Amino acid sequence: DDNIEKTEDEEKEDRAAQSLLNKLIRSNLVDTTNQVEVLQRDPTSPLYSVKSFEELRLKPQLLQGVYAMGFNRPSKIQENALPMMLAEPPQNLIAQSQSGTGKTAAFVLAMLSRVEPGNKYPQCLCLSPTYELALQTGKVIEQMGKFYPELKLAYAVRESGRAFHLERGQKISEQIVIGTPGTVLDWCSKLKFIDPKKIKVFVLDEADVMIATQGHQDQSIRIQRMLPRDCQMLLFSATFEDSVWKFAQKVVPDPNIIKLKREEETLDTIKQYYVLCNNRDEKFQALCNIYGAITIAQAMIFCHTRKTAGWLAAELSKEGHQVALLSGEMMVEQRAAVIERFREGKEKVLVTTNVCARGIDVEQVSVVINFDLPVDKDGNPDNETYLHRIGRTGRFGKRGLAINMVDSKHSMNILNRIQEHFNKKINKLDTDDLDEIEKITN
Ligand SMILES: Nc1ncnc2c1ncn2[C@@H]1O[C@H](COP(=O)(O)OP(=O)(O)OP(=O)(O)O)[C@@H](O)[C@H]1O
Repeated sequence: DDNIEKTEDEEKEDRAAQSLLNKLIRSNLVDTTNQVEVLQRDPTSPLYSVKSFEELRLKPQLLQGVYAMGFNRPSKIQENALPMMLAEPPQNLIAQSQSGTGKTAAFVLAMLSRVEPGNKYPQCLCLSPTYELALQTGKVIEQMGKFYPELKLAYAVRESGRAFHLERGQKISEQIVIGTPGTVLDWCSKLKFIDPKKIKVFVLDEADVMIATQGHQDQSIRIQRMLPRDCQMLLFSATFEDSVWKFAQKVVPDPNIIKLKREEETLDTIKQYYVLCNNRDEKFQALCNIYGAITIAQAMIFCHTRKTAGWLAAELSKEGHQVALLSGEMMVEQRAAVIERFREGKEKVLVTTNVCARGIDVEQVSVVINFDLPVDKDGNPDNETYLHRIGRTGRFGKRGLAINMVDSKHSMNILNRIQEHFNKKINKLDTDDLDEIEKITN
């Protein structure tokens, strides 16, 4: 299917899938150089930050759990967020920082420090946008809470089947419940498996992904209204557009606010070229010429459609390349596995469509090839995607090479607009001239 137009629902699914993909791929913290911004509910109260987990005076079995996960010190956002989340009396928090900065670990720690495992009823409630995301968070709770033998976790998700074993009104005994808004709402109201008045910590994770789904916003608010006044409310989001902010303020009263800006990407350390071709076959030939002239450790090649990506991957394989293909019809777990193999260097070329690779960071890739230029659904240049694909965080300073394939007046026009947007010249490359290709790596 060459149709890249997506329905709104697919877009939303995409967001949850992207988020899950990031979690599956990520094995450690994202480094950031930016400063955390803190806005305290009470600006006169002292601002605490911690440089070690000991300073937090956690219960011994929780500290043990933290160290068992291999954490040595709090991440940047955790330095500020943890003292706030653990303060007495409990304070509410809205926190925003990009994926991989330690948000999940932070709120799991907050839940575990407040839960009383001896009390056999739900005390912490965590909302996630999808079943798969809920499971990922559940895993973190299980790991960090592994030294609490009595602690049990319940998944309030349609798929769990848990509900079938219970009569309406019968209460569950698990101390932590994690689930999707619709099911959690049923458990709190219609089915009454949970007494919402006994909840001490309420977490709303991935708020930006959450509100993209119709109904989740209202359901979350309805759940929040059932909670006691002194319940601690915590909301997390990777991005902070207006809609997220409005929602956050509705569900989290009197919040402290913590923000950590994304690491900026820059084109300054990238050499950009374009190659003029007449059609797809010429683009492929140009690509072969480039491979023939220079040694490319690992490259990512972006195509507009699944069909082109599939075709290109097959052609490259015929030429003897080890190719990985990332495609939209693959399950998230499969995609994660493909990316993982590529990161380990098992394949040298990764061919992918725009949609699949959005938000993926593969740092070691030195060459990015836009087999098709990135355009949005109206056919205009997608500058943001262009930057994200080939841009580097200035700090890593690794030099990169980007090659754009242009095959019509129209795509030349797109390229010109991208140049203008970034005010950076993209040089022409003649791929029939081997000497010239070699020069680009100097
Ligand atoms: N203090 C820490 N020290 C070392 N590793 C940590 C620390 N906190 C979290 N991590 C690890 O870093 C990775 C990212 O953390 P976490 O999942 O909490 O981030 P996140 O901001 O919630 O991102 P995402 O939304 O993608 O899950 C995880 O592998 C986690 O185990």
